[in-house]
Amino acid sequence: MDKDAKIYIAGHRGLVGSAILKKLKAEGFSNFVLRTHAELDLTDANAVAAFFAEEKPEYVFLAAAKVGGIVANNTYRADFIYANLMIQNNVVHQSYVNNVKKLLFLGSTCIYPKACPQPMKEDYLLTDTLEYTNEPYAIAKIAGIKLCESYNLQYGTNFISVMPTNLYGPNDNFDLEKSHVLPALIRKMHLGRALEAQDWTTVRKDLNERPIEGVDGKASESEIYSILEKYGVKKTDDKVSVEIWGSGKPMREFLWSEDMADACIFIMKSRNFEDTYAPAEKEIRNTHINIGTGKDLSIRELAESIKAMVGFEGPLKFNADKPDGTMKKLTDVSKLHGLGWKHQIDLEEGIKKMYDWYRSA
Ligand SMILES: NC(=O)C1=CN([C@@H]2O[C@H](COP(=O)(O)OP(=O)(O)OC[C@H]3O[C@@H](n4cnc5c(N)ncnc54)[C@H](OP(=O)(O)O)[C@@H]3O)[C@@H](O)[C@H]2O)C=CC1
Ligand SMILES: C[C@H]1O[C@H](OP(=O)(O)OP(=O)(O)OC[C@H]2O[C@@H](n3cnc4c(=O)[nH]c(N)nc43)[C@H](O)[C@@H]2O)[C@@H](O)[C@@H](O)C1=O
Repeated sequence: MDKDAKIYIAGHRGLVGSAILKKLKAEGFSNFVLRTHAELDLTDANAVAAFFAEEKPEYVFLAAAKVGGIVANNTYRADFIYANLMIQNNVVHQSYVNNVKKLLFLGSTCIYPKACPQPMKEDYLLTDTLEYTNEPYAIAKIAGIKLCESYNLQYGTNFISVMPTNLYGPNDNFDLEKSHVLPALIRKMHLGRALEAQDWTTVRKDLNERPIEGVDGKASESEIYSILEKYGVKKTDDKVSVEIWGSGKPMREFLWSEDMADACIFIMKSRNFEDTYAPAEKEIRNTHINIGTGKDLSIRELAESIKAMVGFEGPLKFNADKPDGTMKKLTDVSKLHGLGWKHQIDLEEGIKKMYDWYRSA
């Protein structure tokens, strides 16, 4: 990728897209094509065709998607399958039509079976049934892998699929219904600590930046107590508790979003489809690459670490009415390490960076 290469980052304001843009700029790339969701709806086939025909990007990072945590995936099932299929169909097809030199498609490790052998190798794709809470999203992502692979094999394109583990970092989603676990717990513990200390300045600032169901920092104390209780930060007598969804037993792996961006750029610059394609002795020919750290911990351990980092002192309440999802999904990262990339930021450092970013944003 030359420094003046024309690069389209789809989803450049999201968690991963913003980290890719920041890192490419820092490396001296400057010829970007960028569109917000409002400027270009990637589910609109005609609009995407017109955009590609006009802009003719050389490289495409496909980091735009309908994304959310376990409850969002389970609730908005139709939106997750429809939007993700449409976005990737439009962007991948137009990348082929307009001779894009290389495209990187971002999937997710939820493509693997619910009871997958651990750690999960790329070859375990399509070997068993999926976790139901995110099945529609996972099926869209599997279709994305096979879309890229099929265009490569039939038309000789150079489209690479990467499957990241759970990600977190600057510009994450902190919506307490729709977000992933790590940003949700940072926010809940931050609010819990502020309520413990009766620090209303911090509580009101948080709600002004990210109102919940229209409740912002100008609301009365009783309105604030009631909305926070609904989202799992509850004051009873002199104690504040924070709710953790599920049993706390599921194991999860987390990767800092800027490491994810680094992996994406590394692969875009130095690897081609052939490097990822092992004509298999087996029935399934897998061409995607897992991106992760290869280390996991339980949700209870994660909650305890965040609690210590934030300085929240109240009890954690586990809510069994919320889903656990997959019990374990640890990536096998030997293919990625073999290609020459390894993560830099471990979880403890990442949680600290995340909380620093959250407080300063
Ligand atoms: N976050 C995570 O833990 C994980 C993410 N991934 C994958 O990584 C990729 C990036 O995710 P992440 O950065 O977290 O997601 P974000 O939700 O942070 O960002 C997604 C971006 O896509 C844009 N977008 C969504 N729908 C459309 C649309 N119809 N037209 C145009 N733009 C659209 C969003 O714009 P707007 O906000 O304006 O709608 C946003 O900028 C996705 O493919 C995701 O599936 C995989 C595993 C884990
Ligand atoms: C990235 C990945 O993200 C999703 O899968 P997930 O890993 O299950 O995602 P999650 O981060 O929402 O939850 C992880 C675990 O944590 C528990 N948990 C506790 N307390 C909270 C909580 O407050 N919020 C959330 N969201 N989860 C909580 C929660 O119950 C679950 O056991 C899919 O979208 C999937 O498609 C996908 O790709």
